Amino acid sequence: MPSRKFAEGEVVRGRWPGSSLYYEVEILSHDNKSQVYTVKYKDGTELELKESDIKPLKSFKQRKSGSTSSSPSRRRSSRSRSRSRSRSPGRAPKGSRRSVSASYQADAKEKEMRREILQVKLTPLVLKPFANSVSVYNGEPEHMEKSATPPKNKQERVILSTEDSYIATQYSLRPRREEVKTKNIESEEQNLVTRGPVPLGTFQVTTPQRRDLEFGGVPGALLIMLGLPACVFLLLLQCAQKDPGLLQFPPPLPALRELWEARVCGVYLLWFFLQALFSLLPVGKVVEGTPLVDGRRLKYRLNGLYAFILTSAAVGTAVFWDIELYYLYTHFLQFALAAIVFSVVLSVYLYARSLKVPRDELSPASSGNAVYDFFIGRELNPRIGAFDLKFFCELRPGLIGWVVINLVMLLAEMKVQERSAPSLAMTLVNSFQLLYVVDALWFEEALLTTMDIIHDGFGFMLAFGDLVWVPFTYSLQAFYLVNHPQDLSWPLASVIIALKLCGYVIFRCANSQKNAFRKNPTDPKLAHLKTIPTSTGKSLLVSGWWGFVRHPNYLGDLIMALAWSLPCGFNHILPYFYVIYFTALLIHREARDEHQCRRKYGLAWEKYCQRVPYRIFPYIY
Ligand SMILES: NC(=O)C1=CN([C@@H]2O[C@H](COP(=O)(O)OP(=O)(O)OC[C@H]3O[C@@H](n4cnc5c(N)ncnc54)[C@H](OP(=O)(O)O)[C@@H]3O)[C@@H](O)[C@H]2O)C=CC1
Ligand SMILES: CC(C)CCC[C@@H](C)[C@H]1CC=C2C3=C(CC[C@@]21C)[C@@]1(C)CC[C@H](O)C(C)(C)[C@@H]1CC3
Repeated sequence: MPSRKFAEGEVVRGRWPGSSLYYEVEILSHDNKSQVYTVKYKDGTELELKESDIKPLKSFKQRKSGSTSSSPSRRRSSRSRSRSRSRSPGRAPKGSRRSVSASYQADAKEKEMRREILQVKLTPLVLKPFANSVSVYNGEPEHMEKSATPPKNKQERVILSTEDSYIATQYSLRPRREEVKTKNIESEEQNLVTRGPVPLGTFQVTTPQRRDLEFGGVPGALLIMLGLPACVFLLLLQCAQKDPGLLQFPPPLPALRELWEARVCGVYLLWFFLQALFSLLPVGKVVEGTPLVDGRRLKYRLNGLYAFILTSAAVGTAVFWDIELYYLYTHFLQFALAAIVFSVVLSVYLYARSLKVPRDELSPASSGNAVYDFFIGRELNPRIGAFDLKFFCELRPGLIGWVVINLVMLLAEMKVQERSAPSLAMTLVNSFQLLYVVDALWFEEALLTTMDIIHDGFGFMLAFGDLVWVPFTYSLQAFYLVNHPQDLSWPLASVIIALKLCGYVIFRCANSQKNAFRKNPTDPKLAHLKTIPTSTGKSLLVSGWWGFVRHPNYLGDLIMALAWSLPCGFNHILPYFYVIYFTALLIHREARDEHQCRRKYGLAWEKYCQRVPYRIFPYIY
């Protein structure tokens, strides 16, 4: 077993990536396999360093000045406060006498140090307009609140103008990844990626694999994985009951041989691969995702709306040719089982292939624990050639499948209740959810900046969520209405429509405002908005929708969720399952995002939280 030099909790000095500067750090953990230490700088920045980049405290002479920098970020902010006072460790104490050659050497050394400081200082700039996936230092913001203006502050711009051509290609701070595997990267499918600045330095910085696990850690992940399929069956069985009250026991689950039907599996596979085929069609624009930690940007083809139109044409043709879509309703449980099995098989495949990918390509959410990683996903962007599995699954088979299921429920309602037209309640549920899905496909590009794409890997959570949870539980209201007719009056329907529109306006405006701001912070249309600068170069909106609550888009989404349930009346709680689950999901998601933003933006985030104290519900939460 390889020996380790430093113990957990030990305070040592760690080299700052790309420089020869050492800062006081605490050893958090050591990974035997990769032989790297996870260390924490005094400002909270966590990095992984090789043993050769760590020195015991005693190997450094203690300076008398007391100006020990705790981390480059600290030093950076202190430098911006008092630029005349160098805090570089190599600087001779004030007033010390120097010989000419000593002075020359000291000057040369200082120059070198200053160059390194600039490199470190400028590092975040290399990735900054889109540093979503990069955990840059989280120190104090260097400038004051202002209206939306370009992200670079003056100081940074001045330095860039003199040194940019040199510095911008010298280092990119890659605090979450292993050694740059330049060769690996170059041999990868060149046509699928574009490169950001390619780092020349080969310093070893790795992504700390998470120790503070989300979702209740390993036991939580296990419980969710076992509980979710059971929950889906429970909901569907209950919903099919005449009286789906909470106090009613659901009917027993049919025997496995009744649930497992080869024909259903065939239809499911056909559906999945048809959607995959649609997504590969060379139509729709190709855009770049946010930069990965090595500066590369993956390319994505946006043709979700085309896929939706083609699917609608296929479903229309099926209806025209009297193909029994009702089969989906009568075999709903069987389809759910087929989707569950498929998502499990997919998760196993995803986990197995992730064992072969370089560490560079693992998700920042992965932990090194097999069970947890199977759940959260180990690989960040699993691809087969140009086909991005996560991006595809997130929007296509499940989301479009949800609309098809809703339509089938509408047809089933007419058949079961012998109606010549669908009920008002069913029409509302179908239209509301159709609008939601079309919106998601219309703004497909926005998916590229979500936590699912940037942070979470592709594992059981998203495979199951996308392929089972979304189509089979989000369609619960329509499923419920098939056997539980509601007489919805027009005045009540109007109130519900108004509520839906209100939620949609909040959801869409908030998302569009943030997306437009992230795309172009100098957009004149956003010039009236107030922002807080952050030390990553990105700013945070503090007025407009994002000054109202910290997650206005979640608020809009929840209002819409309520509007989807109300047409089902108040007899049972089951149609409200989505609102209840979704509230819990978004509260948890908000906490996860908050955690990530606090790490990313540090004090600037604190300031934002002070300015905008409510998270989702104004004056409540
Ligand atoms: N129907 C469903 O089942 C689900 C729907 N959703 C919906 O998906 C959409 C996307 O949600 P989600 O991915 O969670 O995240 P958000 O779209 O809310 O994005 C959060 C990110 O926005 C940036 N940000 C936060 N505050 C500000 C600010 N004040 N100014 C500028 N940027 C800010 C930060 O990233 P950075 O600074 O790095 O840009 C933060 O990480 C939402 O509308 C949500 O309702 C989500 C989950 C499930
Ligand atoms: C139950 C599990 C533990 C959690 C599963 C969560 C998933 C169902 C959701 C995670 C994020 C999602 C998003 C959408 C659907 C639900 C999942 C997959 C989304 C595609 C819905 C449409 C929106 O407009 C969106 C912004 C594109 C959504 C992105 C996130």
